[in-house]
Amino acid sequence: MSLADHIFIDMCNDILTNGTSTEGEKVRPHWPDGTPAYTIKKFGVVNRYDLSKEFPILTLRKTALKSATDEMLWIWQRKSNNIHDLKSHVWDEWADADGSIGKAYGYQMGVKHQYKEGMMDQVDRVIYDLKNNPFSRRIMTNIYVHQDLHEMNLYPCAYSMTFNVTQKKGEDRLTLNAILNQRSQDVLAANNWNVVQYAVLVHMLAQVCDMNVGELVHVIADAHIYDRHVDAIKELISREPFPAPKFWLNPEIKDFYQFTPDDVKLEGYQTGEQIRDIPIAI
Ligand SMILES: Nc1nc(=O)c2c([nH]1)NC[C@@H]1CN(c3ccc(C(=O)N[C@@H](CCC(=O)O)C(=O)O)cc3)CN21
Ligand SMILES: O=c1ccn([C@H]2C[C@H](O)[C@@H](COP(=O)(O)O)O2)c(=O)[nH]1
Repeated sequence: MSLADHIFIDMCNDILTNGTSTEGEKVRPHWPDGTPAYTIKKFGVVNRYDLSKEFPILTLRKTALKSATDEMLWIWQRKSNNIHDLKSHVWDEWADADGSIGKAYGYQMGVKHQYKEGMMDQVDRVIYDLKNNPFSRRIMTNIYVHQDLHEMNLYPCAYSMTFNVTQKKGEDRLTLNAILNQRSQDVLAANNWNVVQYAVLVHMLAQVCDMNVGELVHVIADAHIYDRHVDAIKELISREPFPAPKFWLNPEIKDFYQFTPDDVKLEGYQTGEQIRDIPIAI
């Protein structure tokens, strides 16, 4: 079984067994019919994925690698906040009449800041430091910008990446690790979607900075299973997982801004049946 399946099954069992229910609490999200969307939640879940061993994609059901990569590139590379620049429709409910999700995600990544070396946005700052100052402990992004929260249609969930480079004994190349900080996680709809996105990002940054991939540590403050997802989760984690597929990233690309979703592929991706029409809490 793949390591990602193992971690996912353990996390779901932990939430279902040891989590607390939000039923009766004053909750913001609701189902499209207006009913409050309650959850079973666990505070402070930490999952570690060793990207040098396996690509952390679920085999229990298919995760849409190309759509997930496209959304990550929408934020980190195209730095857009408009759904017209995104191939999937996962953000449609949060966009205004012009397609904007407000000053969230890609908008924040595109904001230039003054540094000693000049004006840069957060993505270029990360790439600059990984290339020029890889052992710095200050390589991180943060898109949870309080002054702009009132202009975001949904507050950022996966809001910060901290990059950390290690020099392993006997290896010429440096190793790139990262921590993804997430304040809120819809386990069925988006846990593996988010893990895959940031695993792809670490692979891409490592390649353009001539490094090996190391660990991705996913820190989740509120890991929850929505009430209408509980049965689907129970069925999903009772399935028999498959071995992890092999991840391929186009080795020709050496500039982060040249990657497209066609530059990522999986070999031997065997999965369980897809769960169709997962309801999404709004
Ligand atoms: N309640 C909630 N859960 C979320 O996961 C979520 C939000 N809201 N709000 C904004 C974004 C949108 N995200 C989403 C929404 C839907 C899917 C989803 O339905 N994924 C499909 C595949 C979609 C495709 O193939 O393009 C899936 O089967 O997982 C994924 C991420 C994550 N976010
Ligand atoms: O990348 C994402 C974006 C959103 N989510 C989920 C997490 C929550 O279920 C909702 C957001 O609701 P809040 O009340 O703002 O926490 O969206 C996700 O898992 N991953």
